[in-house]
Amino acid sequence: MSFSYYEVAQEHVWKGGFYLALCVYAFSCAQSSGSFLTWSAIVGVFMAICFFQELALLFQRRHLPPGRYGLPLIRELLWFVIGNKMDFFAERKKKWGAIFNVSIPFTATILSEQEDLQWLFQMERKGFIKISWPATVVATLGPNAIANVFGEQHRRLRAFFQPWFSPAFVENYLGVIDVTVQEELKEWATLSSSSTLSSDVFKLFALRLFFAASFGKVDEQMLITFHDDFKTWLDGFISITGTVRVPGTRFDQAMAARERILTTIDHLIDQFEKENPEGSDLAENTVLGRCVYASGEDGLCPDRSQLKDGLLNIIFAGHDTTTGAMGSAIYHLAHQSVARDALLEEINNLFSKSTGLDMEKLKSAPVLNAIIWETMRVDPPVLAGPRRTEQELVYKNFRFPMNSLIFYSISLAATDPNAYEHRPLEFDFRRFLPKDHKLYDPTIWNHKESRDIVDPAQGRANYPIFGGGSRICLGKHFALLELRVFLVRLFQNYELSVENGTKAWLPINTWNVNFQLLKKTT
Ligand code: HEM
Repeated sequence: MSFSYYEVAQEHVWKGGFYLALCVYAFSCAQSSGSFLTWSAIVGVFMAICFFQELALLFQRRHLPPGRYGLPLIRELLWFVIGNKMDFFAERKKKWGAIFNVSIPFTATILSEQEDLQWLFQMERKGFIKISWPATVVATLGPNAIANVFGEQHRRLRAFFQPWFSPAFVENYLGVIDVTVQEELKEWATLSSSSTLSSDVFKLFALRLFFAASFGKVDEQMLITFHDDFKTWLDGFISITGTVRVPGTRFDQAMAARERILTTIDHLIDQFEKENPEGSDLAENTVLGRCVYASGEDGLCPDRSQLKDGLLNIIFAGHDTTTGAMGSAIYHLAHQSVARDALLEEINNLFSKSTGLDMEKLKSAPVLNAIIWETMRVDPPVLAGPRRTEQELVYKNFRFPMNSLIFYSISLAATDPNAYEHRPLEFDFRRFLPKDHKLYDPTIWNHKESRDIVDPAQGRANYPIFGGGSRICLGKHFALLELRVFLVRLFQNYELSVENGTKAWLPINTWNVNFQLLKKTT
C-alpha cells in the first residue's frame, strides 16, 4: 500500500465513520420521535448514502491517482472558488505528487510534469485519449471546428490549415502586421494623452491583427460588430442551461451570435473572392486567400461550412491567448527594469525606426525572445488542456478508467522545479538567454546541459506553452510574430507607463493592466 493510498484511505475512513455516526444518531432521533417521516430520518438516509459512497471510494480509489474528495455534493469546489486557483493546484501537487486528482465538483486527474505530458501526447496520437471540451464549448465552436474533430478528420483539417501558419509562410504577414501595429500604437498614444487605457484594448487589437493578416485589410465597422458578437459568443461557453437553447440565456445568445458571425465570415469570403482572383497578390499572401484557393491533401478542400468553422476556431484560439500574452508582457516589462533596459538596448541596436522589420532578426533577437518565452512561462495564456480516456489506461501504477477526465497542466509543467531549478515561479528573462549573451547567468541552470534541454523554440513538453503532440498550437508562429512586432514597435517609439496590474486566472491567464503611451521625441 503506497503512502498516497494510505492518505486517501484515511480521508474515507474518517469521513465514513463520521457519516455513519450521524446516520445512527439521526435514526435514533427519528425512532424516539416515533415517526420515520421526519427531518432526522431524511438526514439519516442522506448520511447513509454518504457513508456507502465513502466505503465504495475506499476500495475504488486503491489504484486511482491520489487526492482529496472533499464535502458531499460540492466536493472541493469551495476551496477552489475562494482560494487562488494556481495555489489550489500547486498545493495539491506538493501534497500528492506529480499526478493527482481534484474534485471541483467533477473529478479530474491533473498531470503536471514533462514526462507525464509526453505520455499523454503519445496516448492521444494513438487515439487512446481524446480532447474533451464541455458540451457548451463543442456546440458554440461548431461541428467542424479543428478542436472538435478527431482522428483522420482532425489530421486532414490541420494539414489543410497548417501551411498558412508555418514558420516560412507567416513571413508574408510581417508587412501588414507591422503597419497595423504601428497604426494601433499611434492611436493608443493619442488616446493616452487624455486617459489611461485598459488592456481590454488588446482584444480588439488581436482581432484587427488577425483580420489584417487574413484579408489584407480591415473593415472597421465590420470589425466592431464582429468584436461585439464575438464577446457574446464567448460568454456562451459557460451557461447554466447547458446546451439547451432557452430564449434569452447566455447560451441562446451565444448561438445567435455564432450564426451572425458565420454569416459575416461567409460574406467576407464572397467579397474576397470577387475582389481577389486566384494568383493575385492578396490571394497568394493572406490566410484567407490561401484557404479559399488552395487545395488540401489529394486535392480535397474543406467545404464552406468546414472553412467557416475552421476560421472561427482559429480566431477564437488566437484571440484571448495573444491578448493575454501582450498584457502579461507589458506588466512584467513595467516591473523588471533590467529586462526593459536590455530590451531597449537590443531594439536600438537591431531595428531601425524608419524601415520595415527583418524576420530573421526578430526571430533571433536574444533579449526580445527571452522576454517573450519567460512571460508565457510564468503566465501561460492557456493554463491546461482537457482530455478524456477512450479506454482504460494504466500509467505509473495508476489506473485511468475509461472516460476519465484528465487535464495536462501547462502552468505546473512550466514552473516545475525539476526543469526550472532557479526560482521557478519568478520572472527572470535571463533564463532563456543564449549562453554567449553578456547577461547570461550560468548559475540559473544547475547543470550545464539544462539550458539546452529546456529550449522553448523546440516546443518540448518542458515548455508546453503551446501544448504538444497532435494538437500543438496551430498558430504558434503567427502568435510569436505578433508579439515580437508589438514589443519592438512599442519600445522603439514610446515610453510605456503601467499604472497597475491585476491578475486574471480564468478563463484566460493574464495581467490586466492600465497603461499610457507617450511618443518618444528622439
Ligand atoms: C500566445 C498565444 C497562444 C498560445 C499561448 C496558444 C496556446 C495553445 C495551446 C496550449 C493549444 C493546445 C490546446 C490543447 O492541447 O487542448 C493551442 C491550440 C490551438 N491554437 Fe493556439 N495559442 C496561441 C495563439 C494562437 C493563434 C494566434 C492561433 C491562430 C492564428 C492559434 C490557433 C490554435 C488552434 C487552431 C489550436 C487547436 C489545434 C488542434 O486542436 O489541433 N493559437 N494553442
